[in-house]
Amino acid sequence: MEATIEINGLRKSYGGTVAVDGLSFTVRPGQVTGFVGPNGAGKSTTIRLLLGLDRPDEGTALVGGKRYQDLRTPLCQVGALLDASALHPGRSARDHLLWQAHSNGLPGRRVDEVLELVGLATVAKRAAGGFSLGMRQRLGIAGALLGDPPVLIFDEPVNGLDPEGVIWIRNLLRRLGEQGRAVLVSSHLMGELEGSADHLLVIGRGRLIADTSVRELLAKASDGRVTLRTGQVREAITVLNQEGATVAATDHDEVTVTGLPVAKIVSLLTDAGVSFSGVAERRPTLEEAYLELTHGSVEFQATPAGQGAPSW
Ligand SMILES: Nc1ncnc2c1ncn2[C@@H]1O[C@H](COP(=O)(O)OP(=O)(O)OP(=O)(O)O)[C@@H](O)[C@H]1O
Repeated sequence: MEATIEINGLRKSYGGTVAVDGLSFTVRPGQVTGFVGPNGAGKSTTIRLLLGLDRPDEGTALVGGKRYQDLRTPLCQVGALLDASALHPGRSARDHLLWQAHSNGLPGRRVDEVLELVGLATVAKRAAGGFSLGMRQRLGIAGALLGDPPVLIFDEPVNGLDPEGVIWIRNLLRRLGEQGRAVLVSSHLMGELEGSADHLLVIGRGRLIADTSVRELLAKASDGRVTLRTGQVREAITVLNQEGATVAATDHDEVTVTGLPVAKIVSLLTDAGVSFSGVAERRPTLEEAYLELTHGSVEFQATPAGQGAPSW
């Protein structure tokens, strides 16, 4: 099966609320695609429509060229983590997965494989109701991986996890992308996707705001800016200004320089006898890069009534 997700002209309203407003995008195989937007932007609705849990008013949401409802063995074609708490509390982790495996015609040994894969093998016989949030997330992910599907969808997988859990998920997502799968991962926090997403789809108020590779976004935002650490801020500004650079003080011993490459800055300061302890091309965080991209965008700044400000 083709490992893609294709959303075309998707629209869904609930009463007077437009949750998804004419959304179109493609999620490609071999990479992790972040699906980002503030609370209420329409991410979960899009995912529910994709998984056939709700019907679109207009448009299509296809996995591998088919509607979810038309997939013959859905678990083997698309795995999803939606709500990690949706499990029978008295049932063991292994039984929880066995039930899913059997209902999809998958062998019991696959359950042991995925339990091993997510690091739950040693607690497989414990009741899932006593699991921490992190363990429940792992169990949910094990369920998504059961059918070894080429397409994976994770809705807010990092929500509420401790730093160790966040790193674990980040590495797992990267590995799944490297294996050639199409991985769609939603988050309302841009920073959560740092280090895992290769591509970004940004939505606000049910509409697509940006569809960009992370590399392009970071390269654009970096813009050749250089961070310079020096105990002689004033002298450094004078020297660099004379060469046409724009210099802005960002701390008592730090400035950001635009318009000159690192090597030129080093030679100018050295010639002028200005001491410095560090000079490096500035690497923006994903969050900074995104804020730059959307700066001044009315669509981004406007938040749905009662939703508060976007969380990044
Ligand atoms: N079943 C529903 N009934 C009524 N309104 C709904 C329903 N599902 C979603 N909505 C509304 O649609 C909009 C989009 O919600 P959705 O949950 O898709 O956003 P989200 O981007 O996933 O947000 P979050 O980050 O908070 O999960 C919101 O205004 C929400 O209140």
